[in-house]
Amino acid sequence: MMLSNPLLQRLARWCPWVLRDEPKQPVKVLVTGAAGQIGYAIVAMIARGLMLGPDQPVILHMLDLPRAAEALDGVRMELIDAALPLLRGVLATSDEAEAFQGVSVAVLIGGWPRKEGMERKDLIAKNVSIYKSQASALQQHAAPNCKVVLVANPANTNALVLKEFGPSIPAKNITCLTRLDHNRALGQVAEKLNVHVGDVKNAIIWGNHSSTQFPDASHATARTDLGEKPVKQLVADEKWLKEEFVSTVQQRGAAVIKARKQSSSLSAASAACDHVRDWILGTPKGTWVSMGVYSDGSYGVPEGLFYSFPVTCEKGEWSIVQGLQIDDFARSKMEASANELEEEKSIAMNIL
Ligand SMILES: NC(=O)c1ccc[n+]([C@@H]2O[C@H](COP(=O)([O-])OP(=O)(O)OC[C@H]3O[C@@H](n4cnc5c(N)ncnc54)[C@H](O)[C@@H]3O)[C@@H](O)[C@H]2O)c1
Ligand SMILES: O=C(O)C[C@H](O)C(=O)O
Repeated sequence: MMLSNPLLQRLARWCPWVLRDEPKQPVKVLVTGAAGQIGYAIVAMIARGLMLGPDQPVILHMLDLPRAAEALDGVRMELIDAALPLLRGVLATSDEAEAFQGVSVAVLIGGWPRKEGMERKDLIAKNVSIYKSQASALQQHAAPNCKVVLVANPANTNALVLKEFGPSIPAKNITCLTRLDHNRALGQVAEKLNVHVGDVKNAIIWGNHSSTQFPDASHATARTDLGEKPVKQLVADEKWLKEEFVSTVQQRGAAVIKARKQSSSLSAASAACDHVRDWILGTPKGTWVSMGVYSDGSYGVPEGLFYSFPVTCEKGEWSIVQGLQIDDFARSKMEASANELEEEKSIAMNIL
């Protein structure tokens, strides 16, 4: 830990325990669309340490449109009323420059959600222009190494727009959320095997956060009374793994919309916290997670797409897990999702 105060530095040489006592500096976290459903769920999670850790103070920057300013102010009031010890400041604004100023983490949720019967790519026309404008705000005002997670749909293509229109933002700092799909995959396997979800790991979401994503349990494992075993072996039902499991995870967002009449929010907020926490604090040893990241061509995925891969994270950097066996079934699903992303890219670039 770096001690900023010279007196403390000298004292620490003789009394190392003072190191434990210097409080961490607050981190500025931006949440856009903060007056919306996911925004409302996530700000309290962040301010309770679920994103950056239980000892990391935060200053929340909340952005929403001017027409949501009153609702946003209500969220600000509630955060104050919740008397959250880690929360060192709250800014509620509809000014992009002010919202992005000095932030080290940006959770970009602002945009329109889909309604029943729509695909996420139907939101391209409504949402991509938001990210063209926010790319400049991010470049000009955020902290230089700001880590960004795109939640608003179509998440992968919005991330690509941010990259294209924010050329000085390092590609490694832009990601999109497929952790919700990853968590859904773990949940489905846990239900099937009747084990706790915490005992299942290393599912993979390949591709787009859309119905062409490929949820893949072929490398996943689960802990049982007999030790850790491949999920494939424990499920012992290839048809379920290739059909029902895949389509349930692919269609889970739509199923939630059908049931709630609005899209997922608490699970999305929780997944965004998981995503940033693992990115910054690291993935547990032997565990990978799924993140939408800028493709470097791994597994034959075209370079320059934001594509969901299995990744491990250490010291604030993600790396794509290499060397996994890909069979013909997986290859064709992975290609279909990459093709859809190419198509979304060209629609988005035509609009912009
Ligand atoms: N990637 C995922 O896993 C995932 C999961 C759930 C939802 N989503 C997406 O997240 C987005 C938000 O969902 P929600 O349920 O919170 O929607 P919501 O409609 O409840 O909230 C969205 C908020 O964004 C605000 N907004 C719109 N344009 C903005 C802009 N330019 N700047 C700042 N704020 C802006 C709106 O005023 C609104 O308050 C949607 O696009 C949804 O499809 C993604
Ligand atoms: O499905 C949606 O449109 C919302 C979100 O992307 C989800 O996966 O729940």
